[in-house]
Amino acid sequence: MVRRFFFQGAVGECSILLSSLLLHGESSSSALLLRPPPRRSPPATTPRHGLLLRAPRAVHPPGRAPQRAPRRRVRRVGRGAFFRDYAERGTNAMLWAALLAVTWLLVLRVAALLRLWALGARLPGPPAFPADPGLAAVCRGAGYLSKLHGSYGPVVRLWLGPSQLLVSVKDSRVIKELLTKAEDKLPLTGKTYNLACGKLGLFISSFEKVKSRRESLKSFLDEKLSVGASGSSFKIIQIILDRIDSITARDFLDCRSFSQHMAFNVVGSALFGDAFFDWSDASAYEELMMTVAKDACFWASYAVSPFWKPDYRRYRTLCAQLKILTQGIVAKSRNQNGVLSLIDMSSCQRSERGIKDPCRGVSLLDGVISSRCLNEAAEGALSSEEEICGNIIGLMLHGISTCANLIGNILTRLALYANFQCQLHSEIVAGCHESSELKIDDVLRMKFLLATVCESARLLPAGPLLQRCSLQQDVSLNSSITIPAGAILVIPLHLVQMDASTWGNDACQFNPNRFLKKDINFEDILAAVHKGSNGINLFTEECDKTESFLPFGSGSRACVGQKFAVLGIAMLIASLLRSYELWIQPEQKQFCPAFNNLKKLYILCVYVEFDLLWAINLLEAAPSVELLFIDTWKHVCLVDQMDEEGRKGYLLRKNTSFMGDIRVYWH
Ligand code: HEM
Repeated sequence: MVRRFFFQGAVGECSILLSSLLLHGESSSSALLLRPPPRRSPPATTPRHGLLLRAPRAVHPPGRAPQRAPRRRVRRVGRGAFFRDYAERGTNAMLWAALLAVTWLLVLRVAALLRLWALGARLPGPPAFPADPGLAAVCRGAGYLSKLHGSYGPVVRLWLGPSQLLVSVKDSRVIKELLTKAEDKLPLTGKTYNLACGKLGLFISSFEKVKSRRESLKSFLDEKLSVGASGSSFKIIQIILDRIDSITARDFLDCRSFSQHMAFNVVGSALFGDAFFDWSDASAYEELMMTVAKDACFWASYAVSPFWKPDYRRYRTLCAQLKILTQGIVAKSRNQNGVLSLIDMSSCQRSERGIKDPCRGVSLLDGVISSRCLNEAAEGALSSEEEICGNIIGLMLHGISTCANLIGNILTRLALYANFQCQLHSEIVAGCHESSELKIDDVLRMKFLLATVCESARLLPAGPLLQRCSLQQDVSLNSSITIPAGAILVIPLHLVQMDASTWGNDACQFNPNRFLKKDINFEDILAAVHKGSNGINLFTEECDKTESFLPFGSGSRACVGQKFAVLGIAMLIASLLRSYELWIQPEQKQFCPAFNNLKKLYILCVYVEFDLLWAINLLEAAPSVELLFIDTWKHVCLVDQMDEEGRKGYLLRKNTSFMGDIRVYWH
């Protein structure tokens, strides 16, 4: 809004200046600038464009001999005039230069805008500038985009304003290409992360700036997995499971906070290594992190940071506290993990050696440091401590929210679908020996477990829209579609991952078996995992399905933590189901004879949902299930938990263009 306003204002201003320039020539246009007031003295005696070092001539009445001015005084007057003249000309020159620069920028913007309109008009979509639905409306519903796709085909454009073009793509063949070619993220994404994490080199808009860090982090994460397979990285799962009885002191397990806690511990221990296990500030850190994550997008959506608002200032204080705690654990991790204490910041080689040595208790933090060193080597630029801290907070925020979504969703589905829980339990029992510790290789053998993770991720992706943009260049697709630079590109994951034409008529139902049709074996999965894939792509038979399965994105900005997340979460679920059965409510009948010796874990279901209508349908379909709705997506914030009558519920607050709040209460 502010941008639009600025643009119009500036165009108006510029056109006045330009027209005065063109119509009246130099003298009248310079009147707009700092021209000295006309002098009263006769023009002949006061040189307008006189020699710079000449003193002004004295004026004398006709007939009288000119009196000589004292020499010293003439010199002073001459110097003053010279400097005044010089200052005026200098200022004018600067103003002219500024005017030309601003005009040039505006001309470029106008040209870009015209181009956007021209190229946007070629794409199918509703008439330009209808009643603006607002980005929130688009994000809220698969429903809105679904209607548009129904009417205009797999690629639809939608004007969100005169300078904001949204292009939604639903066709799986175009999606892959688009995700490879459009390499940047929306500026709002970068702003949100910057606000919550400070300066960082991951998750920001420009691909160029995140490229090298992504690569080094990915290779570290992949390596980490094989290191962690036998030891430290997943030790945390056992520690948490040992604590479950105290967590479930009440008669049910709040699935949402449980999932969040699990995700926090899995990602935290991977990032900080052993130092994380006995960190006394861990629970304060978790709480602070969730508070900061919740409102980041809301505050970032302001065009100008509202520093005059006390709430905003309070939010900034929380961010600062988060940073201090992060610095604390980073320092602890460096001291305790040993590897990092060996790192001499100027010696990249040494750190690389440390990280490649699987015997040491390395942490993800080493990877972040390592990427810093790689960058130093590659670009000569030094990433600051501040950036390392920002990257770590960013990874924690992203990793926790996404992993918590997926864990919560898997637990809920398994509690709801007793038959699948039973099938999974049998596979887990057959796949690991009674006493032995669970290994990554054991988990890779459990096809139904991996299929369950896939199916849950298919039905509930981390956000409703995969978003991209290309900041500098147009995106030309093979299907002769050209999407102009700067357009907001979205892939509505709901529509793609639940498309009946790809996934069958039961596309909206939970059925892990759909990922098991292909006859894959353990060796295939292992080979794929060692090559860097997460192995889950092997589960889909047809190409169409592989390309319509995008919970971790795809292409140049795809999630680098996908293999880590899939295998970590699979490991966690396997460990949990070895000892517990998941129940939705105490009255439920026992349904699986194999469960005889297991402890019961009553869980309060969570659907992390963003599309309210879809969620309400779910409520109607399964009225006995208690649902609560949270949303980690950028346009919805969870802000409240109790209404005036004391009913438990959640307030979904939409930012900017959303009209009002929606309250959803538990049954
Ligand atoms: C279930 C868990 C996770 C899900 C569903 C998930 C999902 C995603 C998605 C959808 C993207 C954007 C992809 C795109 O635009 O094509 C992404 C990016 C990313 N994810 Fe994840 N993620 C998960 C866990 C993790 C973890 C545990 C880490 C690391 C510790 C991680 C690190 C990243 C990074 C570094 C990026 C790329 C950011 C960029 O290029 O700017 N993710 N993730």
